[in-house]
Amino acid sequence: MSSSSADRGPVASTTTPDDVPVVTTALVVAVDGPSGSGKSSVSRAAARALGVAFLDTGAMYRAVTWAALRDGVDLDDRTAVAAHVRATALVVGTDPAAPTVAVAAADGTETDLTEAVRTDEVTASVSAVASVPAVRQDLVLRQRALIDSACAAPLPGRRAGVVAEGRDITTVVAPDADVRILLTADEGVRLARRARQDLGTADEAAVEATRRAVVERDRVDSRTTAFTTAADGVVTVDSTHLDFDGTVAAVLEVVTRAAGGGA
Ligand SMILES: Nc1ncnc2c1ncn2[C@@H]1O[C@H](COP(=O)(O)OP(=O)(O)OP(=O)(O)O)[C@@H](O)[C@H]1O
Ligand SMILES: Nc1ccn([C@H]2C[C@H](O)[C@@H](COP(=O)(O)O)O2)c(=O)n1
Repeated sequence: MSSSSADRGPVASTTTPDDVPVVTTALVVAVDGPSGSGKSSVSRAAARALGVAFLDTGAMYRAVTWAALRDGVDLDDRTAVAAHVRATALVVGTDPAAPTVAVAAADGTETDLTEAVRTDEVTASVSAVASVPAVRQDLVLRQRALIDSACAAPLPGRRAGVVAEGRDITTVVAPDADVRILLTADEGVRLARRARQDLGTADEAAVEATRRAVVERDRVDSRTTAFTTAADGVVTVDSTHLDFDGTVAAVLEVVTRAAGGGA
């Protein structure tokens, strides 16, 4: 793959009074983890703190799923799904202040899906699409291109680099990333966080209603991607007993250590 740390040269860092690492060359941080572990929100906050791009790869799987549902593709027909995904043009915005995902029509018209990809309908179908090997090959290539682009041509006012998160970033998309993190949290904690986010409460009924969206989806997704145990060289950050800010700080600390050559 082209987005290796060797291609981008060494990463140097110093530490600010806020303990936010200052990166002086391109930095790729890969984050994986199960549903509700905080990958998206924590990675996004870390990207903002580092001044680099943010890539939500789950949003890409969700967007191609949205398009397949819109066009009535039979999700049991893996050949049809792969062909449809191949023909779907995605436009991914990697500014951590406002990450976006859209599909573009042949005439260039874009349909913004940033909110639409979060619906229950898409969530219920995305694992079927993400389990198709040809779909994965396709999206992995697009994700690597986005990572390369964030390193080569950073957004105005930003540093070269990206925090990319998903299920196979540390192992498949960017195994040569400068920093590789598995973000975990106990199942009960993840369920409660997701229930609070989706239903506004973490009482027993809300947690139970959330179980399928979190536990069942992970069970299906783990047939195609390995995101529950850290691969060699991947640092585990367990947020079970950390609040949000504490988890972001823990991730930034791993970046500081790795960028200093100690991870
Ligand atoms: N350490 C933490 N303490 C408390 N809340 C947290 C923590 N980390 C994340 N959260 C909250 O948990 C919820 C789920 O986080 P997030 O959506 O980032 O998870 P995710 O791993 O990306 O999930 P999915 O893969 O299902 O999209 C959010 O409301 C987020 O603000
Ligand atoms: N690198 C990735 C990212 C995501 N997926 C799949 C698995 C999830 O069910 C789905 C949506 O991800 P989320 O937005 O919940 O993080 O996409 C994957 O297979 N590989």
